[in-house]
Amino acid sequence: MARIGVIGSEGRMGQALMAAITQAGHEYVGGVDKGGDVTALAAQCDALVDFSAPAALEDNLSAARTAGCALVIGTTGLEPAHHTHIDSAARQIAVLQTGNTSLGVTLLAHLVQEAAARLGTDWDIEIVEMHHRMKVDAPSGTALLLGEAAAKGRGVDLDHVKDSGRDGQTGARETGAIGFAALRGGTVAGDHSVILAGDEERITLTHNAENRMIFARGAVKAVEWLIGKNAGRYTMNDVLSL
Ligand SMILES: NC(=O)C1=CN([C@@H]2O[C@H](COP(=O)(O)OP(=O)(O)OC[C@H]3O[C@@H](n4cnc5c(N)ncnc54)[C@H](OP(=O)(O)O)[C@@H]3O)[C@@H](O)[C@H]2O)C=CC1
Ligand SMILES: O=C(O)C1=N[C@H](C(=O)O)C[C@H](O)C1
Repeated sequence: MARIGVIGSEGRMGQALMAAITQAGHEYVGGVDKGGDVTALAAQCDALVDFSAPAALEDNLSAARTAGCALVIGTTGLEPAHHTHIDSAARQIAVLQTGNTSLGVTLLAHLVQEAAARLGTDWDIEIVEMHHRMKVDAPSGTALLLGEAAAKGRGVDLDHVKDSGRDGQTGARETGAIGFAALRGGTVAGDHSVILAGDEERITLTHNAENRMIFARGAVKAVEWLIGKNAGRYTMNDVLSL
């Protein structure tokens, strides 16, 4: 049984996590939200799980470091500076960061990498996602994760080929671009499709999240895997041995 604390505990994911932690037989130590004392929470935990906001990340890393506890980061909308902070903390503690904790998306990313590696740049790659009306970041962390997987399969840097938010006189599509489109509405928990569009044929790889408990259960699996690991930065691929 692990002692687990949740950052962003009053939020949609925080509530799902509370249920998933207790269902899996672990101790839900407590939670913090904006203005809460994450250092005091970390001191009582084996692991913290962060589904809050990018602005909270530095404090969360610092609290986990001070307490020497493991940290799973599911918060999306992270900028390059956040990743630098994660890399730095991962020299002292075990940190797992991912845009999607579901096992299905983790496997999907693997399939996308494989497809992108085998099909040339005459197959255009487009990533379409839809989320609930309250989501604040775009493209989603998952769309970016899938884009990274496609770019890795092609042996290129996503930053060099990313084409996000087309509007107006865009000109023709660049060969090798990886395109993103984000839809928002209703209560959609998270739909992602990676479309590989060739000449006169198309492959679509899709994941539909029917309920955010899939992310919560995946995050608990990540915690179970992470506790006791050496300091370092890990992903869901490590959890699934992919
Ligand atoms: N990796 C994954 O698998 C998944 C990732 N996510 C990501 O998780 C994050 C949260 O999503 P969701 O639960 O839907 O969002 P919500 O807005 O429902 O919840 C966010 C929670 O975080 C709290 N919060 C905001 N700022 C801080 C802060 N500085 N310190 C501590 N807590 C803070 C909020 O508190 P308050 O209301 O007081 O501001 C709120 O309780 C998003 O980035 C989302 O994209 C979501 C699902 C799956
Ligand atoms: O905000 C959400 O809800 C979700 N966020 C993650 C993302 O940005 O990809 C994961 C999931 O799709 C739900």
